[in-house]
Amino acid sequence: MASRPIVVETQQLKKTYNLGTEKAVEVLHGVDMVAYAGEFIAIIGQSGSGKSTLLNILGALDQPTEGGAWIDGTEIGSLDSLGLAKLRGQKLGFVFQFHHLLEEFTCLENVLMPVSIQKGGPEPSDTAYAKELLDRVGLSSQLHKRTNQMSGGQQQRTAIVRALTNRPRLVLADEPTGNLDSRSGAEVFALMREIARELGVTFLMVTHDDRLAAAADRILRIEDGYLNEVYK
Ligand SMILES: Nc1ncnc2c1ncn2[C@@H]1O[C@H](COP(=O)(O)OP(=O)(O)OP(=O)(O)O)[C@@H](O)[C@H]1O
Repeated sequence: MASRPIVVETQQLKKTYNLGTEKAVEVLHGVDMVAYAGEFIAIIGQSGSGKSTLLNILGALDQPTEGGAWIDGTEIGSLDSLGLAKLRGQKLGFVFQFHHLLEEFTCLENVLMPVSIQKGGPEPSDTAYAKELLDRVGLSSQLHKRTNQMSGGQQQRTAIVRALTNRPRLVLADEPTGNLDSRSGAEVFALMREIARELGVTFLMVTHDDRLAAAADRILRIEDGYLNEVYK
């Protein structure tokens, strides 16, 4: 794995939330991690341990209080809000527990939404790539269906393709199967796992599901503000 490019790196990453004038709570005490291209990593930890806090920083949605975080060589702390938005648009994809698809748009339109917003409209190559990915996840017959007419698993597969259409280096997935029954959840997970490998995209997936975590390449557990590798 060490010969593959590094996509995510953090060094002594700390995050403190200020709760008023005197109270401050340090949630991340000094997280050191590295993730390589194409790795599928599960992040586990108890509720309130800081999983979303870490994902928000790596997703360029929040800044660390101390320490550094690099995405594909770019240090998040060095970017202003425009730079953060650019990083999100060019290098990152997001999948959430709830798909957040727009019901009045079709599957294909939803998938093209992020690149459309970024570029003021999709280019033919974006549409072609989106169709290729939708075919890959078994949705080629659903392109023109409105997303409220799709099953939960189909909606989440649409959301996964939406996260990949800008050809990101890193996909951050926060409980991506949490809203699905166990069969659909397992299918969606298997697809993400395969796609990570095929496209060389790194996935960081927060999950409370031990079975899914066990099927990842690596498991990292946040405990007491630190991130530790769990050896399987
Ligand atoms: N914006 C904020 N302001 C103040 N405290 C916050 C903020 N966001 C999170 N926290 C606190 O930081 C801690 C970690 O929260 P976080 O959401 O990262 O945990 P989590 O591991 O993702 O939890 P869960 O599994 O329940 O989603 C919690 O104690 C939470 O209350």
